[in-house]
This record gives sequence, C-alpha cells and structure tokens, in this order.
Amino acid sequence: KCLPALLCRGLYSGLRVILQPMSSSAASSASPYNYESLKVSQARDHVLHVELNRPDKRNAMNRAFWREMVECFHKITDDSDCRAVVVSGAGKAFTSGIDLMDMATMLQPQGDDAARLAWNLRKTVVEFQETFTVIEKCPKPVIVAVHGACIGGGVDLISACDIRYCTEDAVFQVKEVDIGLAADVGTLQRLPKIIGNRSLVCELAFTARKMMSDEAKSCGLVSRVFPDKGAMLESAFDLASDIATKSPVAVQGTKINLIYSRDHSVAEGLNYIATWNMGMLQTQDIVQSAQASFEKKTPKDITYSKL
Ligand SMILES: CCC/C=C/C=C/C(=O)SCCNC(=O)CCNC(=O)[C@H](O)C(C)(C)COP(=O)(O)OP(=O)(O)OC[C@H]1O[C@@H](n2cnc3c(N)ncnc32)[C@H](O)[C@@H]1OP(=O)(O)O
Repeated sequence: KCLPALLCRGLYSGLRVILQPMSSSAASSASPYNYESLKVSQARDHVLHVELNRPDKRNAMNRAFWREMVECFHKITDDSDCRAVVVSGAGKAFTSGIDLMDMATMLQPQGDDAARLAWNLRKTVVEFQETFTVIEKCPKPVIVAVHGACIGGGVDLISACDIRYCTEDAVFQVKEVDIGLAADVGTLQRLPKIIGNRSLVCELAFTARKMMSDEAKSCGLVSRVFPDKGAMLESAFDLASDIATKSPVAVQGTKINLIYSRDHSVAEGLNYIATWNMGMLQTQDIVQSAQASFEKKTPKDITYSKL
C-alpha cells in the first residue's frame, strides 16, 4: 500500500476517535444530574422526572434555579437515553414564581452610567429568558404537571412546555403586573399562541387575576385535569413512556418542526420539513417501523437505536 493512503487512513481513524460522541452512560457517570433547586430522577425507561425542589419556599425560583434549569436541560438534550421529560413541583404548590427575596440582587443593574446599566440589565433579562427557552430548544417532549399555585414565572415555564396537565386545585396567575413589571420571560410571547384568545390573555396579564383549573382546561392551557397530584403524575409518566416507545427520530423531528411552524408561515414550515426529512427519511427507524406494522406489531416491540 502507498504511504499517503496509509497516512490518510490513520488520520481518518484518529479523527473518528476524537469525534466519537461520549456514550450516555459515560456522560452521566462523569456529570450526574445533581442540583440544589431541582431533583432529577429516572421515572420510567427513557423518561426523566425533573422536580422543582424547594418545597418549603413553594418552589420559588431563586438564583440557583435560573442557572440550573439551563444546565439541566442542556444535559437532557445531550442525554441519548432520555426520550421524554416530566416536570412537576415538590410540596404544596407547583411554584410561587420568582424568589422575591433574591429578586432585588438578581436584577440589580451593574454599570457606570445609564447606558451601561441598561446594557447589563438587558443581558440579565436575556439570560433569564434562556431558563425557559431551553425547554423549547430541547428536542425531547416535555410534559408539565401542575398542582396548586402556578404563579408569575410558573406561567412562563409551563408556556414553554409541550404538554400541560393540572390538578383540580391548580391556580394560574400571570402575576407580574402586581409586582410592577411586564412579564418578560415568555408568557406574553407564548401564551397567546397556546390559548389563541388575545382578549383572555390581556385580561389575565393586565389584572393578574387567578385562573382556576376548569377555565385553564376550557381555554386550552391544559389538556387534562386530574383529581389529585398522584393520579396526574401517573398519567404524565404513562404518556411520557408511550412517547418514549416511538422512534426518537420521528418524535424529536416532530417537536422541532412543530415549534418551527408555530413561528413561520405554512410555506416556510413545509420548506423546513422538506429539508429536515431529506436527511431524516433515511433513518432505519422507518424500515423497522414499517416492518413491525406488516407483522402486526407496535412501536413497543421495536428497539430503536439511541439518538
Ligand atoms: C427578569 C425577571 C423575570 C422573572 C419574573 C417573574 C415574576 C414573578 O414570578 S411574579 C410572582 C411573584 N410571586 C408571588 O408574588 C407569590 C408570592 N407567594 C404567595 O403568594 C404564596 O406564598 C403562595 C400562594 C404561593 C403559597 O401560599 P402558602 O400559604 O401555601 O405559603 P406561604 O406561607 O405564603 O409561603 C411558604 C414559604 O414560602 C415563601 N415564599 C412563597 N413564595 C415566595 C416567593 N415568590 N419568593 C420567596 N419566598 C416565597 C414564604 O415566604 C414562606 O417562607 P417562610 O416564611 O420562610 O416559611
């Protein structure tokens, strides 16, 4: 064999080793899901449960929370073993929104003059927005299960999730006007697209009035209401498990395209998915799924490769 060909092959093998993605077990043993404000556990096969975990403070969103949600969802995005996520709150309530004790220091502007103060404050708001936008950027479906109070930042959080369940005792409140600010981390942008009723969004956001579970269901904010938290979580885990049996190529491609299409015209959405599927239609998952269908099997009978 000629020397240049051998050198090329050696270089190629070396590159393959360097570019080889870390297996999920190696990744998770190096950096487990370990947080101060969140508790992450494996609820079912391929299903992670992310709990807001400051029950004594009604899961108020403190400094650690705003940072850890981003870290957690980045990790979930890269975790090839995870195919669906359930988010819920520990204790008496889902969340009481931003931590009012931490708020002053978290939003304290820094800078030598008005321009620099404003510049840095804008950066802070954009960073806070990322705490919930990561949920939307994560290609794994995220189901949120709300019980009790879901206030302020809580509505921003659930608006970024894909599927919303709640209990009969759930209370939703776009509370920001009551603390003197216009909601700025997602509610005003996402909620109108979820409930499709601008009049109702304005009413909720201008007055901060409470919306109970029956109204949340009738306006389309949540898709199901349960008598208690236990029943809700069981159903949320069942739903996540069901999603996790399907092809991850199909499910994650569906989430990404649904979100893209929400923010673009039909023509742009069709163009995007055509380009998407020119790669993804080449998956073995289609061959396996079609074969299973011929054999009267379901996705549950198929082992799809990790994504
Ligand atoms: C760039 C910024 C972007 C973000 C903006 C976000 C804005 C918002 O989120 S606006 C909404 C702010 N939240 C509130 O106004 C809610 C305040 N809390 C309540 O109304 C009640 O606590 C609640 C109805 C949620 C629950 O009532 P309950 O009787 O069950 O509990 P409490 O006795 O009131 O509270 C128990 C302990 O938790 C502490 N706590 C509750 N909420 C917060 C909070 N938001 N921040 C900090 N701490 C909170 C409360 O002080 C009690 O603590 P302790 O006295 O030590 O037991």
